[in-house]
Amino acid sequence: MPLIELKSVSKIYPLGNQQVVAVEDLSLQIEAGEFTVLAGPSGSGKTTLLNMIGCLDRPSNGEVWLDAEEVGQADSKTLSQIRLNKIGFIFQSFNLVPVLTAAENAEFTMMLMGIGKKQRRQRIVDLFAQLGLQGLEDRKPNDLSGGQQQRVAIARAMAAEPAVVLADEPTASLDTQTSEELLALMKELNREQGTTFIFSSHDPLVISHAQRVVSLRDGRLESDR
Ligand SMILES: Nc1ncnc2c1ncn2[C@@H]1O[C@H](COP(=O)(O)OP(=O)(O)OP(=O)(O)O)[C@@H](O)[C@H]1O
Repeated sequence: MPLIELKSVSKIYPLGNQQVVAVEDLSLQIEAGEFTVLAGPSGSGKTTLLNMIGCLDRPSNGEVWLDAEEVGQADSKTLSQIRLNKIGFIFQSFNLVPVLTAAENAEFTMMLMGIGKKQRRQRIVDLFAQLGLQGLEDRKPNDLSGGQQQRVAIARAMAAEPAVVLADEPTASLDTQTSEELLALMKELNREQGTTFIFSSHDPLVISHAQRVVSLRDGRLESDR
């Protein structure tokens, strides 16, 4: 059974007295361990799709299966539990908490999950070493570069060993070299820890790193290779 399966999923947003079809009758399967990019022009439905996979939004029609559970019609409380326990998020604008240190930011999800301090610290030591963040544990986000902030965000997303990490345009705020380094790191984590990654991007650099490219156009699947 795939880790993620969308069955004939549509998402329709009301807009005034009209309706915007953001995703239309889309079916997709993603296996555990994949490194997949959702590509497509602006407005093609990438964010909408990621939000449904990430249990941030529900489909208007169809089914969303995550880890053998149908999550498309789950209530808000159930969805927030699934997000906490199964999904790591990486955002374009990093979204770190400015008053917390790098290590505290990275530990945040594990704290919410009730993982003990000793175990949290060990996980952060390991992840910071792997992400080249040693020595930056006590820095606040404002005292880190964009690339360093995004690496802290990767540590936060991966710390609790989620089933899948979702990243909406993760390199859009970074220069080419930093983006390249970050993608190489994520690929390494994907290889070594088996974490499933799904990105959205229209950046050819990001797309070139993907094992699988799912292209969307007007809310529909255009190609899958
Ligand atoms: N909350 C909303 N209300 C109304 N329409 C929306 C809403 N969110 C998205 N849309 C519309 O749905 C379509 C798909 O948007 P979406 O943000 O998923 O595309 P995208 O591929 O992620 O684009 P971008 O690369 O610009 O982020 C667009 O036409 C958008 O205007």
